Amino acid sequence: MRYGGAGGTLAVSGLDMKVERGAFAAVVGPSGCGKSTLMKLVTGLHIPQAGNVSVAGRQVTEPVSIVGMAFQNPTMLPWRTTLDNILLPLEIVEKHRHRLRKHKKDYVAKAEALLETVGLKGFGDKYPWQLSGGMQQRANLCRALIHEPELLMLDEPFGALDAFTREELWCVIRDLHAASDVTIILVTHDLREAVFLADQIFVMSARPGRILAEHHVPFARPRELSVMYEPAFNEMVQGLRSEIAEARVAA
Ligand SMILES: Nc1ncnc2c1ncn2[C@@H]1O[C@H](COP(=O)(O)OP(=O)(O)OP(=O)(O)O)[C@@H](O)[C@H]1O
Repeated sequence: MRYGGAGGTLAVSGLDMKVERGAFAAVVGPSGCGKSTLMKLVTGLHIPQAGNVSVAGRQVTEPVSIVGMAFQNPTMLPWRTTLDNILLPLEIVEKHRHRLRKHKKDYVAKAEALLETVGLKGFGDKYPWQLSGGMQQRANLCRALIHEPELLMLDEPFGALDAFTREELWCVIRDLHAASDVTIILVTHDLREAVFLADQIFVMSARPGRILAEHHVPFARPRELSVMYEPAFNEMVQGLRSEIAEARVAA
């Protein structure tokens, strides 16, 4: 995938990876290695000049509607309540728009149930600016999940939060994944986050990004935050850190 025409920036090249249905994958790598580009390729926001992207067995040729996305910046619309922000994807995606009109009550109930799952019960009628950063990010997750996506793409979703809130949200994501068969791909700079949450971790090279290594995370589920104090957890984090440091030097 190259930005800006033939002489432009080659962002990723030879980026081969496969994530099984229902798995939780994390992608880590040096800054600027093409992690966000990878997210955009998987969701069909960009189409690569060479190579193939398949989601649920179908080649991606346009934005994929069975995907939910959450980015670092929640970008909620300030003039809409939290609940109406969560319902927004249903208004935008053609196939949901009709259903939303017909079954509005059911979708509102679903949004409220999601709010409860992420610890925001009763906050649906608040405006985003009345919520803390962590609460907005929780609501952002609800918005990514409202259309029951088969694939959830998370791009640094907890990067802007304090350490305690981040850990709380890790547990929310862990439980959401455990309670459904959604496939999750998480792009993150936080190696502890990757090891705590994922089943498989892909390490990317510096730009142009490709996959340098794939690791299986051996810790049994359900994982508690205390797993982060186990020596094997820290060894894995250290190992990833070294791989990324080497990838940066090689650049
Ligand atoms: N729209 C664009 N036009 C031109 N170059 C771009 C564009 N988007 C990204 N790039 C370049 O492609 C490369 C990969 O960018 P990308 O945002 O995918 O990396 P990243 O790994 O997500 O970065 P970071 O770790 O800093 O978040 C970077 O060198 C970036 O400058």
